[in-house]
Amino acid sequence: MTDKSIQELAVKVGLPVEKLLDQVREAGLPQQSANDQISNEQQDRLMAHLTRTQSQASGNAGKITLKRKTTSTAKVASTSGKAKTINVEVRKKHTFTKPDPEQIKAEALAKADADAKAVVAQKEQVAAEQPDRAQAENKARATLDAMRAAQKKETAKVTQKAEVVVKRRSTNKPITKANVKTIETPEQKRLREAQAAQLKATEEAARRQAAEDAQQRTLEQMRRMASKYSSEDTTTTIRVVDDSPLAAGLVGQAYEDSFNQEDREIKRGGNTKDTRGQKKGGRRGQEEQNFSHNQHKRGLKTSQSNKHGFEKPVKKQVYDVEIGETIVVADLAQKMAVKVREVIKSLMKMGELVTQNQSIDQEIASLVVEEMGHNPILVSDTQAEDNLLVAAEEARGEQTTRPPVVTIMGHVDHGKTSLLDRIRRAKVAAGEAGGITQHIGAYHVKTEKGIITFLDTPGHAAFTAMRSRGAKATDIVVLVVAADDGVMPQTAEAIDHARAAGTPIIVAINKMDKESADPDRVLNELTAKEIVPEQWGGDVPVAMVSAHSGQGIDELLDLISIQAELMELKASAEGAAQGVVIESRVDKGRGPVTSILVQNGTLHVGDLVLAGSAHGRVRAMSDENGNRIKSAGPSIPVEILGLPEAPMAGDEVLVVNDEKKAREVADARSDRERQKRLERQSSMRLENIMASMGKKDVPTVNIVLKTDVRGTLEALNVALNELSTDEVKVRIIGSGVGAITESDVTLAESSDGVLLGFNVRADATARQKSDADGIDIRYYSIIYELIDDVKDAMSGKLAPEHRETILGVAQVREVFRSSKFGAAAGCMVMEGTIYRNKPIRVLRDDVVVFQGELESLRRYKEVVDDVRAGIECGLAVKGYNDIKELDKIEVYSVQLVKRSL
Ligand SMILES: Nc1nc2c(ncn2[C@@H]2O[C@H](COP(=O)(O)OP(=O)(O)OP(=O)(O)O)[C@@H](O)[C@H]2O)c(=O)[nH]1
Repeated sequence: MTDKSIQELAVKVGLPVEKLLDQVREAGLPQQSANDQISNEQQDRLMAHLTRTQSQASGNAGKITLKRKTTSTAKVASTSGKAKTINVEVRKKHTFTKPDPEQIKAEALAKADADAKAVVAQKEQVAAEQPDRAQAENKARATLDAMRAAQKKETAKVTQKAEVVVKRRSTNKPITKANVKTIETPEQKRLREAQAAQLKATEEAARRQAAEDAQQRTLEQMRRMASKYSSEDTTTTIRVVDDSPLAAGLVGQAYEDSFNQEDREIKRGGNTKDTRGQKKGGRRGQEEQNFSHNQHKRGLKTSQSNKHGFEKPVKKQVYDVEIGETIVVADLAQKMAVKVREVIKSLMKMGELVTQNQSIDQEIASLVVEEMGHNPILVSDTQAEDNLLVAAEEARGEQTTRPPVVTIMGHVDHGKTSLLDRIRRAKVAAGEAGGITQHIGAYHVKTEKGIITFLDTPGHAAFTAMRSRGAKATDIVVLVVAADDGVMPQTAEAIDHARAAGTPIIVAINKMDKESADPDRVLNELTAKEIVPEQWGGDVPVAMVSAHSGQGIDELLDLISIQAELMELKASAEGAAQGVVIESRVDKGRGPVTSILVQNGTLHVGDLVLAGSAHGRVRAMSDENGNRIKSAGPSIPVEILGLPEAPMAGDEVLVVNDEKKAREVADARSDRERQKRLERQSSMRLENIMASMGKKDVPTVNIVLKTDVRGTLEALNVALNELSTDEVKVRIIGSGVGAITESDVTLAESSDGVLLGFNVRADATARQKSDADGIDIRYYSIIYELIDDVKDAMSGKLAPEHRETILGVAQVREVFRSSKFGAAAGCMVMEGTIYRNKPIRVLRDDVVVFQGELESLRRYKEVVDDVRAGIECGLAVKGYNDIKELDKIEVYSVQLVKRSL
């Protein structure tokens, strides 16, 4: 800058000359007109003056602003009486103005002056207020003093009297002040106490009044705020801005520190100074505390609840961790007493991504255990049962030839059942049958060449299901092929299954009585499948049979016996029995009923049996003809009672001496089952994830399946699951043995599933629920019909079907033997109407035991066409004499209806 005229400077700073001249004058400079020169130094002074005045005007010069915000919540009653939560946000803004040395001096003088004035004013005010307050205080003090004086006087009086009493009574002893005891009469004591209490109460009341007044003022203030902000919203934010000026230097720092401390305490959940002060305020005080420090309180609670009542052990516990062949991650964590996520983390480090329900193998599990500082102990899952088997084997005597066990397989309708029936009828001697043939899943026949046992759950599905459980029950497969139909898809499947199991095949070309029979064509087709008949130079024996005429049956049995001889099947009838579960079911009256094929040793009534994960003593045992038996040797099928639950078909059966060992093995087996189930579930989930990744919503047919026996259930399970394709899935969401119950209906309903009953019926409540909820229950008695229906449902090609409608149900109350009709049943019609000319089924415990028609239907002596619900009737079933009390007779009709699942 150089010396300039005022005019030039005005142009330079962009101000009118007049305004600049004013500012020059204000800055105390001598220039008066536009042409006056202004020196460099004068320009600087002018500039300093302008800067000062401008910053003073804006009020921001040398200022430091501290801002803090605290939030708390308060519950207050709104005018409507409804509790409201108010967020109280207190914003504290403190401004520290950097002191200007010149100003400080001036301000200090001003402050001293102001302080002096304030002291004078205060004195004046106090003097002015003095009369009022002094008067009130004097009055209160006077009252209290008067009361105190009165009490003192009274006490003195009492003491005086007491002294007199003492003097009178002890005249011969000198009385000094020290040994004078204050003795007062009860009345005096009462009076004194009453006065003291009154005084105390008055003082207490005065104190309380003062405290309440203070609290009342604060609360009033808060209520005013609350009502000001109260609206229909339950949460309101109140901002209180505290703009009080803050002192400079150390005081500012101290304030800053107090903020930090407060923040820390809030985070920690500790009490602030204020809270402590208010805590003493009784109920009202509490209310206030809630208002301003609710958050702090909550924090405090949390911090207290987080405190443990015990201390972490200083020394780490080292566990011996038993690991089977596989172990579920969650179980492993439990054995080491650590959190599952710790184990999962360890596994992740090893590159294993698993969930808590997944199993890991022994090797990886032992690495994890070691890594976590414990001792892995490797055990075999089957150790206990291996020991039992070894012990049983050691106890066995010399091995002798045992009968072969045969399964009949083949395509649908090629005559498997007919053939089994034919053999049974031909070979079970009359009289031995005991009247009723029981379905126990197997039977044995005696031929000239020895005994042959047939598993009579036909079809490869049952065979596979059994094999999938590790059971090898079948020695020989008889492959039935209809002479008029040849090799069909299921014939080929049966060949594959037999081959996979390494079981020898004998071919029975059935329906040879038919004119259209073409055995050569069948043999040709079999050869194409590498089943080369013996007569063509191969190694597969072939019998030409007719289940209808009985032709070739003996020859077939001979071939079976020869094959068995070649196989040199051996077993020992001595020692503890070992075998396999053929099927099992739960009988309402008798409990779990299990069919067992004895494979080694001899099973006795009273033996302690371990079957799958169930164990119990054999209470009763019968053969396939319903005859009670006491023991059964190798290859003999029996039905036993006494197990607490129904095991699965294919489960291994072993007789054990020691109950404890039986329980051990049973537990180990159920653990294994659980593990497998978890694995299956997680793979299901995985499958679901994969499926939904690829495609959205793969259509799924959900099925709830109930069957009469476990064998069928397993067969159907396998068969239905195999139907799943990439486009349509079949999911069995629920399955079991026995009548369809209400919970089955609920399950089907909740998952949009269909309810399929195979040879079982819905009980009354299930029927009511399904009617009410519109859930379709479908009944079947032929496996392939059920499978075909599901297949059709999947492909959406549903042809019209013969749909059954149940017309009426009668319950047998009494059974009479009649020479004319055999067994006649006295019944009560429970539901609908019983018709004489419609097809019927006999149900025992809601399981179909016979299907046919009525021989007669009567009301008293009179023959009738129908009988309605609530009426008694007499009936006889054509060709069935085994009717029993409480059996149900179900009458149904068949209609052609369009299918939909
Ligand atoms: N002519 C004739 N018909 C037979 C013979 N064996 C069976 N059938 C008939 O063939 C049909 C099917 O017989 P089933 O014994 O039910 O056949 P299956 O293979 O057991 O059938 P599924 O149980 O449905 O697999 C029935 O109508 C029998 O009467 C036979 O040797 N000759």
